[in-house]
Amino acid sequence: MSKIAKIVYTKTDEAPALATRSFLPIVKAFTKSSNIEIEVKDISLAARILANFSDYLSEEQKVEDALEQLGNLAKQPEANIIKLPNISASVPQLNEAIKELQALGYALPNYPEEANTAEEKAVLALYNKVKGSAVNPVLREGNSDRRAPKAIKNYARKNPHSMGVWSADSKTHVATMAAGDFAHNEKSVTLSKATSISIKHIADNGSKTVLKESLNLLDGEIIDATVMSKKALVSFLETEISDAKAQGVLLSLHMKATMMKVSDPIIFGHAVKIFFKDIFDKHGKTLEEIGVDVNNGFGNLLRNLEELSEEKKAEILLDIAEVYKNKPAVAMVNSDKGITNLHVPSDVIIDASMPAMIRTSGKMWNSKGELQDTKAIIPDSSYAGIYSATIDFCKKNGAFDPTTMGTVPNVGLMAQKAEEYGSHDKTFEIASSGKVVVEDASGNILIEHNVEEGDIWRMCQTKDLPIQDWVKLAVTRARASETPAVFWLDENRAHDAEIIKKVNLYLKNHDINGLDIRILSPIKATEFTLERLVKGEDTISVSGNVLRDYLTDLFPILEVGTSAKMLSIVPLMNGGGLFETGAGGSAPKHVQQFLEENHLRWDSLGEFLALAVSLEHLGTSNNNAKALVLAETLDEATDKFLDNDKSPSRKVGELDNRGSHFYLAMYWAEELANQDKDADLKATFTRVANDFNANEHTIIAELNKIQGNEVNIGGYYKPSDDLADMAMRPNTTLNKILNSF
Ligand SMILES: NC(=O)C1=CN([C@@H]2O[C@H](COP(=O)(O)OP(=O)(O)OC[C@H]3O[C@@H](n4cnc5c(N)ncnc54)[C@H](OP(=O)(O)O)[C@@H]3O)[C@@H](O)[C@H]2O)C=CC1
Ligand SMILES: O=C(O)CCC(=O)C(=O)O
Ligand SMILES: [Mg+2]
Repeated sequence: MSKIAKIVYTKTDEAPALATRSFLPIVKAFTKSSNIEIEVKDISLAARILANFSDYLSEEQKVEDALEQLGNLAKQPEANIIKLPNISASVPQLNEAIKELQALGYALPNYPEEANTAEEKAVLALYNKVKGSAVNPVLREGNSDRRAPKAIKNYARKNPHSMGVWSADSKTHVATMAAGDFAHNEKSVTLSKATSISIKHIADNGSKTVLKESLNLLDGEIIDATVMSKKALVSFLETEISDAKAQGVLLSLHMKATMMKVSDPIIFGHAVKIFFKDIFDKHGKTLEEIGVDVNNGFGNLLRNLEELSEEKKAEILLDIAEVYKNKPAVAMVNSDKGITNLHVPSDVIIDASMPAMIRTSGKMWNSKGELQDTKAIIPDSSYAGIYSATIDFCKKNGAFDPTTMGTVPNVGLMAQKAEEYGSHDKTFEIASSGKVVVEDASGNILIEHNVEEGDIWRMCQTKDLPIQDWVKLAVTRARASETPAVFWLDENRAHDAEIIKKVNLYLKNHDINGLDIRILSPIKATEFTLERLVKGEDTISVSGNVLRDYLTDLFPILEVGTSAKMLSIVPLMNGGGLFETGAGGSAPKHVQQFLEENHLRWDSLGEFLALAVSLEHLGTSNNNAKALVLAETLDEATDKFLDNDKSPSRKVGELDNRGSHFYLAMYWAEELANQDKDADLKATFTRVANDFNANEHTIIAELNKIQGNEVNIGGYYKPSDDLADMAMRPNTTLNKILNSF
């Protein structure tokens, strides 16, 4: 008998966390008799805040730092972690969560919009640990392998999702900078020995400020640094805003303010300030007095207006209405509520927002709730070209056809905070004109940039071992699936040029005989991949971290409708496994629908796939034959689930997440009853399968009948466990069967 081994299951936020409340009891029941322990670790936004603010809490209120524990576990060979999507909080989301926790009696300090005193600075530093992409970079001690399994592709071919048509005269286009941006100012070096560096700002008058010191770098590590010129950015945004008006297209801005949590909010803020320039020109002083910070979106300005007298507020609102009249129409997030693309930085996140737009004929919603062509502003040109190339391709060839198109798996470099994921602690808004230098321990200048006031300077790191691992993973994937693999690297970009040298070097460590492996610039790689894709041919994209993020939403959304259906494996560099559920996020809209009508349309397919590979990993690494049987049968159950189309419906009164979990459980039990590899499992699950079958119609009818009314779970970021569990496990017959194992 194998010894007990553990799968760590993460508790996160929003829709996936609700779904877990229904699915986890099934998982626990099914694995109980097989020497598998399921441990839950709470890494939700609320738990992360509480873990970091222990000093402010009473003994009973304190929680463990689950994220830190999991970060350590990810470096151990026994790690087996199932990671659900979590909120990467923007400041507005963080503020909401703090408010909710304060109302529950947690004496947390407010998020300091401006930190002047030592105490405010300490509080801000703690909140910065929680803000934005704070979870994934900690857990991702490996590179990523994301793909659509065959069953998922076949399902999409048989049941294609809706796909908006494209016409050659669509006015939709991408606007990106031609000079002065991160892409054009990049410099990069590979270190020939380990060192410790400092980053210094030297003002024109000679005064020096240390921006960062004692940053230890490893031998062979690549660093790159670059700067976004504020002047160039402002002039670019002004031109594009006027042009949107002239062309009569919607204005939209696509950023990743959550992952690039220092640079992108600043850029977002510039866009808001330029769009509402008249307001800032006329009311700048008042807005400053009431603490407006539009780096957190235009919504921040609107909220702060509440501080003013009714009269002043009305005056400013009138002026805002005037701006909307004169400026181009802005793409809407919610036209009923008047929420635009410029309101909250986390409402439109580029990895999901650009593919969603491309899937919808290149259109976004206008204020009348109609679809309209749009200008997609993506200021930095490093990766914007992949979207313009895709849009050009659709204009020329029409929309993609999910019934015939190929697939694009991704092998992504992300281990040990590779590339931009680790850059926020090395990103600075420049105080005055001068230069920024990166200096090594012996005082040599490694990189130097001239800068001006308001420029955004940033440096990022990529360690050598993760690159070696990434190249190996790419070759392994290419060999296993006999598919051409393209490294999306631009020899004309400083950072990529350094990576290319290593790729060529490390490819020599592998047998690549007979494999088609190429290195193409992102735009060429897009064109090459799309040409093949329409012919039904598959191409592996091997990319750096940001492109990994973009491509693992772009292709899944076009191919199978959502990235939530992807198999997403992170083979950890020390031997463990991290199994992410899809590439999709937490889908706040799904929670809203759930609260309003007790119907959760979240699809847990990614979780089924992740659980199967996690069980398989546990089976092989612990010699646990039962776990292997559970893994195999779960995959078969998932196939059956797809064949019978048991994913949640979008409509109230029909099968939702809970009913869909019931079917997965029933099929899993049937597969376990039908196998002959393990007699104990067969005996147990024959009985269970009979129970499920006998009660199928009652359970599903009951689960559908309870829908249609509001539901209260006692909180958004920290729901009441009792209420949320009751809402997600409402069926006594099903609960009784699960308890009977
Ligand atoms: N790995 C992670 O931890 C990630 C976390 N996030 C976080 O998620 C939040 C929202 O981000 P956003 O960019 O809007 O992206 P989401 O992926 O959450 O949502 C985009 C849309 O995709 C569809 N979708 C996504 N997942 C599912 C699913 N399992 N079942 C059915 N449909 C799905 C939904 O479409 P529809 O509404 O049409 O049903 C949804 O509105 C943010 O807080 C972000 O930080 C985002 C990406 C990854
Ligand atoms: O880490 C994050 O904030 C988002 C992650 C994400 O979008 C992805 O990995 O695809
Ligand atoms: Mg993503």
